[in-house]
Amino acid sequence: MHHLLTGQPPHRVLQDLSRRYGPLMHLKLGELNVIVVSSPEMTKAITMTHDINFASRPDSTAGRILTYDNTNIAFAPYGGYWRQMRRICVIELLSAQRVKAFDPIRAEELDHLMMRISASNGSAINITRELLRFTNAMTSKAAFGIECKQGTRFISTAKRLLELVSAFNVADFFPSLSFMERLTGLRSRMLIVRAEIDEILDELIDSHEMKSDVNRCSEEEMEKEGILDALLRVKTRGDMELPLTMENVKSVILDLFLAGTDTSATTLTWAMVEIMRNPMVMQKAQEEIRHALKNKTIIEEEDLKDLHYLKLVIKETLRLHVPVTMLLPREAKEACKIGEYEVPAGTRVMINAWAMARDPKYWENPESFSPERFENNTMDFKGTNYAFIPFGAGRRMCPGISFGVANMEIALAQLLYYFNWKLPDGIKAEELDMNENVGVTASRKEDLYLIATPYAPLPTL
Ligand code: HEM
Repeated sequence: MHHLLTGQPPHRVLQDLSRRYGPLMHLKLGELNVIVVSSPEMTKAITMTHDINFASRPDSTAGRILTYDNTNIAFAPYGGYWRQMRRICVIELLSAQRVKAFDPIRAEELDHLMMRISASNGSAINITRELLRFTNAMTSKAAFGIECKQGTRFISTAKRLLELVSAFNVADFFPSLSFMERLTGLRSRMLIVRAEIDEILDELIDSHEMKSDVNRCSEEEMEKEGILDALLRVKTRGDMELPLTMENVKSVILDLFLAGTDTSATTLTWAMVEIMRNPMVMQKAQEEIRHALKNKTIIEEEDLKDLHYLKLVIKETLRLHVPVTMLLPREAKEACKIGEYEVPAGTRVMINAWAMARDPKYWENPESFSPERFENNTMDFKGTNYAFIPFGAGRRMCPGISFGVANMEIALAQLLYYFNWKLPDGIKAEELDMNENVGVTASRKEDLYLIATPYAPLPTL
């Protein structure tokens, strides 16, 4: 436990330990038995061969207090409730059709981002903050619809909530000592934030009338309908095996928000950091985009299909900077054998996706940023190449891949199309800080400041 309390990011500490103790390590953390998985073979055994046995999530203080007693999708234990909510999420909330229906929202929020960058007029702009502002606004509009007034308040409270979910909570290691939760003070802070979120979500729900037919939603309606409307429609329809409560609705909204914003903004920031450190990558990506777009003023989603290299840049960023470094924890339902080891029921599983994506056994020059490594290579992040699983693998794999990737690709394309980029005076690319924060998402420790010079005219709003 003392290794994990040094303030170093856990994925780095556990990578070091796994180099000494192997790809399946047993840690005794307080009262908990934890195994740390650091090889594709062991990951495959957990997320494919024994996937059902490891499909549950462990209980935690954060899950209980902040996600309405683990009734969201990400923290819900494996079972009928999780299956139902995940099905709603995949079919009703994040389907390809709905992700497409978000195109106009995405376009509008990107216009705002580009305008803000343009208004910086040659002075350094905090690109980390701007990218987070974009993914926050985008997800908030996708969640609540375009005319939501409480969005800003929700975003700032959800940010505080995410910090608490990410906090390293020693009390979770001693589940039988309930007083530990109070001693650490985290519990009372969680209760305060949860009450605030509850109030905002109640207001939001009250202001959402049922706009559409409960049984059907046309494409046009879908464009205006947010995820909250869709969830309320499913709830009103009342045809679910387990009827949805208002708390379930709130919990899922919160879930999508927490899962979707930081991860995408973090990846985009790391992509810009790597692009600044690798001028050849910047040149190649910009040439591709500017050639494909041929002086267009508006970049549409359709244009992305020809941007092969840009997609490799995103892929390589997700490899070198796996945003959710240890995926989300799983728990063994029954005792089973992984490799030559007996894993007892109730064991927690942490998969070090970050370490595998940098392991020289599977990657040439793993520490270097080289989108070319994916050229003529069919390896992707859909959960079957176990050394490269930024979205996880198996039943609990991320259901938001299409939404996340769509947001990141078009945002990066626009940043590189409309602007030329340089670092503020006195900052050298090779000296950029490459350390990440400790938390659920490995965001860059320092904010990235860049200077943008317009290259192509922005569309007039
Ligand atoms: C760069 C973007 C993203 C990355 C890297 C990412 C990564 C992940 C990872 C690693 C997991 C855990 C998988 C596992 O345990 O095997 C996860 C779960 C999840 N993600 Fe994402 N995610 C991203 C974007 C999104 C978006 C945009 C949404 C929705 C708006 C979303 C919704 C979820 C949900 C609901 C879960 C829980 C799934 C479950 O437990 O069944 N994610 N994500």
